[in-house]
Amino acid sequence: MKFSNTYHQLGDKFYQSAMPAQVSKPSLLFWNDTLAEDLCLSTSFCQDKSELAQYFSGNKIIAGAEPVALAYSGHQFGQFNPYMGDGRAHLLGEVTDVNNIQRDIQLKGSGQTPYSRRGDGLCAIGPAIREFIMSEAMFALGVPTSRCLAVVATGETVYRELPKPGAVVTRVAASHIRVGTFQHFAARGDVDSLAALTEYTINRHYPDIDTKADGYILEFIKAVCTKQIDVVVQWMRVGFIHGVMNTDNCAISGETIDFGPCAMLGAYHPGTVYSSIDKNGRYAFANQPNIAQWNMARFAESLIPLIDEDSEQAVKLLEPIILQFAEDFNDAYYTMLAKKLGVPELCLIEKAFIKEFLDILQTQELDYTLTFVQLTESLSDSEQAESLNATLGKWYNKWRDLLQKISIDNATAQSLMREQNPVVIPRNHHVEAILNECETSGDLSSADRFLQVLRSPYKQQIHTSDFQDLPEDGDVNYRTFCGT
Ligand SMILES: Nc1ncnc2c1ncn2[C@@H]1O[C@H](COP(=O)(O)OP(=O)(O)OP(=O)(O)O)[C@@H](O)[C@H]1O
Ligand SMILES: [Mg+2]
Repeated sequence: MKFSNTYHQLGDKFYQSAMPAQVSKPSLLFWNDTLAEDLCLSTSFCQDKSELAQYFSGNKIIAGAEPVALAYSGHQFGQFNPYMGDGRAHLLGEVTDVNNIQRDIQLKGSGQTPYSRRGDGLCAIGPAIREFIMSEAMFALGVPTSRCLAVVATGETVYRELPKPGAVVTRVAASHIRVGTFQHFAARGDVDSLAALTEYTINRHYPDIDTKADGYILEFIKAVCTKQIDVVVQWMRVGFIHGVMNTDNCAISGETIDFGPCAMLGAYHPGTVYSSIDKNGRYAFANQPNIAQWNMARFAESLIPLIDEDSEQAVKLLEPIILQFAEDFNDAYYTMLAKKLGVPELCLIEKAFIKEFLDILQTQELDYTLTFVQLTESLSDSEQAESLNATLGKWYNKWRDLLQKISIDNATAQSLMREQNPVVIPRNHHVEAILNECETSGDLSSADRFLQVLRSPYKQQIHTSDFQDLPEDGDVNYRTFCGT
């Protein structure tokens, strides 16, 4: 592993040096072979499992890595917290991947740092494996996401409500620069650091922006908004509920980051919330676009000192960008739904007709994923068509008529729909059952089978049907926890 560590060059206001904690009995539970290949890790490096366990528990530091905990702030459930930072994570550095892109390698659950406050710096095995499984699933679904290279059990006990086995998860991300990283420097009035961070971030993630041109900060904000729209639209496509869209969990790269309390939508309801602490539904399924826009407003705000000395003038320039977010989101969102319905372009279908479909799903409490799969299959399966005709009523025939009217033949619509509509998602009850099994019996074979299925979510494979069933209780009592 060859580290470059460019973030370190920003200076010590951006991080604090911190060494991962030593652990007693590291053992490698999960290793991501394909990601290891993408990171150009040599076969000899990847071969020795016990050595990998040493490295990816933090017991041994790979040559060239310089562990640091990153500084950031953030709005948590709308309240600004200036004192955050990696309280249980160590960035080892960056490596260059097969596409010549720098990717951060970070240990999470690797012990206390100067930002830990009262936290123990640790991670229990369940949340570590959840992060591995969910991020792999999201990657395979085609959603921009951070990924996991390894999960190592530490042999230590982590004290939560009950004692749990501890683990360290290795996260690989385009970077760990968050909206909260910008807020950190804005809150301290440190304009020089803000400018340095902006330049670094543009070079790393938005190299097409000309930092010599007038108005480049506005271009930067627009580009970050575009990526946010893309990632949240993709979440909505597959029914992902992030659960904790605080500004410190919003990556400037546009990747999904922090899988703590995430969950998947079952029966369609826009207000679906599973996180135990999200009492007001701030991060409910269909509120995600509003929150993404709110987060982008906080991001834009943090850049005011770089836009104009006159902050009122800066706000005037920012307002239209943030307003435009809502409009652009709406178009991208309905375009995505049109495709899920086999219609390649938004101009060929009325938004109201799409909305009508979602309303039917909601009133009839139909499963989001399954209904799209049934629609897809109904184009070549008359029994399925009849059954949907019965459940969806007139809407179903109107949809079939629409496809005809716009001259999209069934095969074309079906192949578009098969690309957009996964046949399997990491359903909450399966994720929980698997995590429970890994934690209690230590048997990882079901998790491996689950991962194998989730890695081809658009294809019906031998074991896919084991994971397609809906939860018996409709997930009504399902709760997730801010995953420590
Ligand atoms: N057990 C812990 N010990 C110390 N700090 C913690 C612990 N759990 C969470 N934190 C810190 O609390 C803040 C909010 O936690 P949150 O759950 O959003 O993040 P996380 O899951 O730890 O990490 P990330 O956002 O990097 O995925 C973060 O600054 C995090 O580092
Ligand atoms: Mg977080």
